[in-house]
Amino acid sequence: MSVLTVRDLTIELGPRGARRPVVRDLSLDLTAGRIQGLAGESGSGKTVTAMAVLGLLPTTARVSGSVRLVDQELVGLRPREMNDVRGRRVAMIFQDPSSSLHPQLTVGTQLTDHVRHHLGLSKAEARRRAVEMLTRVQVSAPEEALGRYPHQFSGGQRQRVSIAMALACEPDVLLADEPTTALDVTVQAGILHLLRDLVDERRLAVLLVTHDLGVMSALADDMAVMRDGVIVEAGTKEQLFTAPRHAYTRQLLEAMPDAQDSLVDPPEAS
Ligand SMILES: Nc1ncnc2c1ncn2[C@@H]1O[C@H](COP(=O)(O)OP(=O)(O)OP(=O)(O)O)[C@@H](O)[C@H]1O
Repeated sequence: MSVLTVRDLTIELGPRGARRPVVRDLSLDLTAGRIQGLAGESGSGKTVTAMAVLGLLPTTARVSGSVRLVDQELVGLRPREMNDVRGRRVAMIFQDPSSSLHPQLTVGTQLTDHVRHHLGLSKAEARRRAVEMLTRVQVSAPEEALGRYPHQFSGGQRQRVSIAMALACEPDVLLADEPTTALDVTVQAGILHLLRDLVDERRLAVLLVTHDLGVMSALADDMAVMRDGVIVEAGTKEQLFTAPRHAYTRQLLEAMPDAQDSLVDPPEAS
């Protein structure tokens, strides 16, 4: 069953009077326990699509079409209502974990504030939940990690913290925008394995935005290819990798470096 249903999403951006469409008539279904990849070259509209789902586009953006989270329409929600959805029912991890972590607050403060705000937990319950999440994402010494600041973690460990933060309120949907692009290859492999395990265990419906077909091959179940704001081809990952129908998909696959095969290597806690 589709958890997040996107239909005919069109997004226009730019200053008033000079807006231009950057995403056109996009339709997607995110299903529990499955990872929907969104591939395409830089500027094709992948990030803007994810931002529209989260209601994080600039106020000048014009959005039409429908983004339905189970029974709730997200397009047109008031900022306050969208705040309730974001972080609780729909969470996001970014290429740079610093985007979702405050540099001047300890990880413990951020995690406990987050779950207290969305779930109304007591201080002690929130702390327990924070330790449980850090343990689950394999952050070393989770109790001590609570007292540390984001910059005191390695890149891989920091991404694990931001995954803990994203999943702490048990969202239905996870949007992952280039979640491993900033990390070196061995660290990437560990994060990709962790994400796969979490998706299976929590039945998350995931949108994975990446230009990296090595990451796509390692993680996605389904795949859509975007070009100039339009999905040109969609299907299962196997269909697109083994029998691409569109010339642009073939072109992307031909440009894929073999070195990325190493991403399917066994994980390392990083
Ligand atoms: N705030 C904005 N105002 C105007 N145009 C924007 C804005 N943000 C993005 N765009 C434009 O929207 C288009 C799609 O950008 P988007 O960031 O979604 O691409 P992408 O496929 O995610 O690329 P990348 O992999 O480089 O992030 C681009 O042409 C970009 O210049």
